[in-house]
Amino acid sequence: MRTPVYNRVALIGLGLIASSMFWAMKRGGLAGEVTGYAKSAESRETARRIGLCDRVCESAAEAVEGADLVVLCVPVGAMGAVAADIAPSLMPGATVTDVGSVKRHVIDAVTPHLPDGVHFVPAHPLAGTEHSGPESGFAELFDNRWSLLVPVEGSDPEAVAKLRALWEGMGANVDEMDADHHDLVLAVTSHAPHLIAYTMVGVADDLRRVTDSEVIKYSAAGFRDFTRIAASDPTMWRDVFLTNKDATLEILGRFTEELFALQRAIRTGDGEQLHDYFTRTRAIRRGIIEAGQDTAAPNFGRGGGKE
Ligand SMILES: NC(=O)C1=CN([C@@H]2O[C@H](COP(=O)(O)OP(=O)(O)OC[C@H]3O[C@@H](n4cnc5c(N)ncnc54)[C@H](O)[C@@H]3O)[C@@H](O)[C@H]2O)C=CC1
Ligand SMILES: O=C(O)C(=O)Cc1ccc(O)cc1
Repeated sequence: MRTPVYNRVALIGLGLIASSMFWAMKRGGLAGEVTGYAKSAESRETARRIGLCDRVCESAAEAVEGADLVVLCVPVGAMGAVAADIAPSLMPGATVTDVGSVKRHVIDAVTPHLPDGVHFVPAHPLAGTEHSGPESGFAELFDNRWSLLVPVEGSDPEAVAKLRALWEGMGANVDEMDADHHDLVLAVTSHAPHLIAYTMVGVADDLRRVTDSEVIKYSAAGFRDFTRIAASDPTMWRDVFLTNKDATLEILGRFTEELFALQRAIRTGDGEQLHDYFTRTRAIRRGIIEAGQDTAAPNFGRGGGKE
């Protein structure tokens, strides 16, 4: 068994990401003891039943006592309130991190609550599924996926290095990124695509009333992927859009401009424009595969849990 990276890790919010972190830390022997807390009594009960966490606590404050790493695994909109709740109980010298899908908002919401002498190193694993809750996690979720560290001004390099070691121990590749750049990149690669999937499934659902369920029954792979993504947790995604508003609106603005251009090409029968556009986008996918960066697929659709 390897030497643990942290003596005691506290997981606040026991859903997909926290449970996957727990199983990955156990697999790698990365933490001495892992405590946990979730707001809902049902989630705490489930966690105890399935052995998720060495100790499930009745309050967040109790869970973080004596922890040298505290991981905030709650929806982005709840991060500030949780930080305020745990602040008086944090151990001096502890590191607080989070796994939120948006970074600038979390930094602004959490930082004011943290006492001096506590390190804050925000993070974001680029791995997940459409499932949520304590039973949805699995140890392999982060294997060969990116986890981005987003150190804040004055982040202690030693605290950053330790968190990097934890993520690498859980199987992830680690990179560092500035918060605003992170939020723009994720708006392009994750947030806007999720909104488009939600919309497309909504449109199909409206249509279904007309076509008597044929839309779902005969849906091909592309649309099925949309339905998987659109089954993601509503609270989590509401918070993502409300807290990454500017970057998401910027990308959606560009998206609608392109969509209108393609719509016009279809209306006017401009086959050359359509062909050129699709040729350009095909080259992007081929570039990703040739660069060996197609690491997205293997974990998708894994995990059980509620949807
Ligand atoms: N689901 C995904 O694919 C990914 C999610 N994330 C981020 O990770 C975070 C957690 O997401 P999931 O694990 O998917 O969520 P989840 O819905 O599976 O779990 C969230 C947990 O937080 C608890 N919770 C909610 N509000 C709370 C509060 N105020 N205090 C204490 N517990 C509270 C819930 O009861 C639940 O146990 C989110 O910020 C999300 O943006 C990051 C990468 C991927
Ligand atoms: O399941 C999918 O398709 C995802 O895109 C998972 C995901 C969701 C949110 C994140 O912040 C990171 C990864």
